[in-house]
Amino acid sequence: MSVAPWLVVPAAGQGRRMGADRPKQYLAIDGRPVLAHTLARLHAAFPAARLCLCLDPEDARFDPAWVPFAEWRRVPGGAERVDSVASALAAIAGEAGDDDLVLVHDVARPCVTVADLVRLHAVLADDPVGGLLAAPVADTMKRDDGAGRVATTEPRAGLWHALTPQGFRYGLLRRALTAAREAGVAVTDEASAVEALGRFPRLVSGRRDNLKITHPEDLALAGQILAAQRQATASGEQDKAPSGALER
Ligand SMILES: Nc1ccn([C@@H]2O[C@H](COP(=O)(O)OP(=O)(O)OP(=O)(O)O)[C@@H](O)[C@H]2O)c(=O)n1
Ligand SMILES: C[C@](O)(CO)[C@H](O)COP(=O)(O)O
Repeated sequence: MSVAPWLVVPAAGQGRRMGADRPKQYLAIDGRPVLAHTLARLHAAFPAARLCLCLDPEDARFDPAWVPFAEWRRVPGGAERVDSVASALAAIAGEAGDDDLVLVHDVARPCVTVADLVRLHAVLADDPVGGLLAAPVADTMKRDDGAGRVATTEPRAGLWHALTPQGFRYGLLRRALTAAREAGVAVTDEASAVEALGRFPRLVSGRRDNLKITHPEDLALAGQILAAQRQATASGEQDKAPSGALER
């Protein structure tokens, strides 16, 4: 029987690129905030997980009724995503064992499927380093010259989009984030902090519709993805494996 993981959900961002009147985790899809959709997906996959929800200490919009987990805590988010995740790890020090698996998932990714969550957890259960959901890059990649023209076309073979969840053993992840923060290195995900320690996270192929809501057009897109996933579930197709792994 597999052990339920710790879940860390960074939800303390301000959504500046979205430019809405509130942080994007409080924008509604089908009448429910993004935050509630994301937590519902995580709960469906890991009903017994212990959740750390990172929120801006001044956040007055949050409603605990949106949290479906029996065991959860609110932790203060920090200035950057990495600071919010570090705050969650500090909050469970003494409770989490060094070898406990911690899955970190952006609140802004409500479309992650239960099948991808469960598969990631199963793959990481006996992985000594940890890893992340990721999707192979499907477009031709251009590098700009800084003046609006193409400088080069970059080879895309071997390039992946880093998604979440990203899952690592508590002790390793805490050491990695502490080292990155002390060195003043800007890390945008957990994997890059672990990579900086000389370890190689496992890439676990995930569905490309695990969209991070970032820009204004993403909200409607996420709504359409959720609707399509509901329809697929109703017709028994929801658990299709990601198609991207064979595309490169
Ligand atoms: N100080 C921060 C910054 C981000 N996040 C979280 O990290 C995830 C990914 O970050 P991003 O998409 O960049 O969200 P925002 O920081 O809200 O967006 P923006 O960068 O456009 O302001 C989001 O779930 C966000 O809430 C966080 O917990 N604490
Ligand atoms: C963690 C992440 O979602 C992986 O793609 C991403 O790095 C966070 O996004 P940000 O825009 O850099 O905060």
